[in-house]
Amino acid sequence: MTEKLSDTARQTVLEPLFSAGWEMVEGRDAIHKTYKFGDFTEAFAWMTRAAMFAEKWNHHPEWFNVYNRVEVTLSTHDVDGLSQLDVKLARKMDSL
Ligand SMILES: C[C@H](O)[C@H](O)[C@H]1CNC2=NC(N)=NC(=O)C2=N1
Repeated sequence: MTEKLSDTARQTVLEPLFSAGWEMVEGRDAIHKTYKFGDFTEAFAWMTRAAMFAEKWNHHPEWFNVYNRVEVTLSTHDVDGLSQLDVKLARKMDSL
């Protein structure tokens, strides 16, 4: 499952994520999104839920939190780029 996303896969799976606020990171095969919550408690509760899936799937986000804001970057370090695991985690994060 962990292989770099093909060009054709990118065309189908990335577009919905871009529509949902994800964007490519400049100079890197990775995606980024900023989440805003009501306050720190909400932000951290969301991070806790996301962390459970990250751990279950052994696929971990690069993220940064200040108060109600969470900056998330997803990439698959093992393949040095985007894989289906990043898509899966991005979709899950959006649904939590
Ligand atoms: C050893 C361990 O299974 C690997 O380092 C896992 C852990 N979490 C990971 N997370 C991410 N985002 N990319 C990886 O390649 C990755 N690999």
